[in-house]
Amino acid sequence: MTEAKITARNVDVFYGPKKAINDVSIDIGNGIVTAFIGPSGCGKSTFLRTLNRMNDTIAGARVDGEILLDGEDIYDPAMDPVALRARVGMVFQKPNPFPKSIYENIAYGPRIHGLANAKADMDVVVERALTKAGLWDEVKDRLSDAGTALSGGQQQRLCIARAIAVSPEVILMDEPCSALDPIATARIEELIDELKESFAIVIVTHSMQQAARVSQKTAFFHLGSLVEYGETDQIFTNPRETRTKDYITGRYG
Ligand SMILES: Nc1ncnc2c1ncn2[C@@H]1O[C@H](COP(=O)(O)OP(=O)(O)OP(=O)(O)O)[C@@H](O)[C@H]1O
Repeated sequence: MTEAKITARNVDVFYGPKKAINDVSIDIGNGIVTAFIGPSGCGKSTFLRTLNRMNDTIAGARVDGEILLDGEDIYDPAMDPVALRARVGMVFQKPNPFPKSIYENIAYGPRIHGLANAKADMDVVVERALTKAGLWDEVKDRLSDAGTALSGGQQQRLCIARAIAVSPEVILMDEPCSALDPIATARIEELIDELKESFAIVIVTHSMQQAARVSQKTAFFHLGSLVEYGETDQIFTNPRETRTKDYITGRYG
């Protein structure tokens, strides 16, 4: 079975005086996909952002409790948030390539983290990341074109390649398919399935079908609390909590 890659204990998140996450504890496994589901505003994205300290960038946001990555406290003052975000990468709802070439979109991270310096080494890193993201064949002859010139689905795969290029351990995905059509979505879902061999993946999704298709574990959030967490099959076929059952059967959402 899988071991915990991330352990969160008694996590609260506040925006100013407002509590958005209430006492969440969860173990997130390695080598699997974990889905966060729940109605709009229940705190899925807020909790996801605690896992690589993206909330640090939001004025007035405060995180209490403990989050460990391989046993190491990510909120320890000695932890460098930039180095942390290389270990725990993120892919956002809307594809957001840098206004640079396809090549530079990938090379930027490895360069600033000193992972590749010589051009030949960087070429290898770029090819490997694009291949892993299932994009190499489509872009290998146009690496100097702008990243923004790609289709939406290709842009999202570029953003996944960019996250992969710095060799992260965890990839956080915040509704990565919500701006994509069904074909591009299917490509990303296949990719997520392949990537889980190499990374711990956490995905926030509004689509219960997507959670059921791509994840092995599912966490159901409601009003800032983690209501139920378990094997995806169990959550969708035999939920223990009434609130989970009501949500997955479409009674509210
Ligand atoms: N930057 C912010 N400042 C203040 N409040 C915020 C901020 N971001 C989120 N919130 C509030 O925190 C709560 C949780 O929001 P969050 O976006 O995490 O929920 P969500 O489950 O991801 O929602 P959705 O599915 O609609 O994206 C909401 O009440 C929201 O209004």
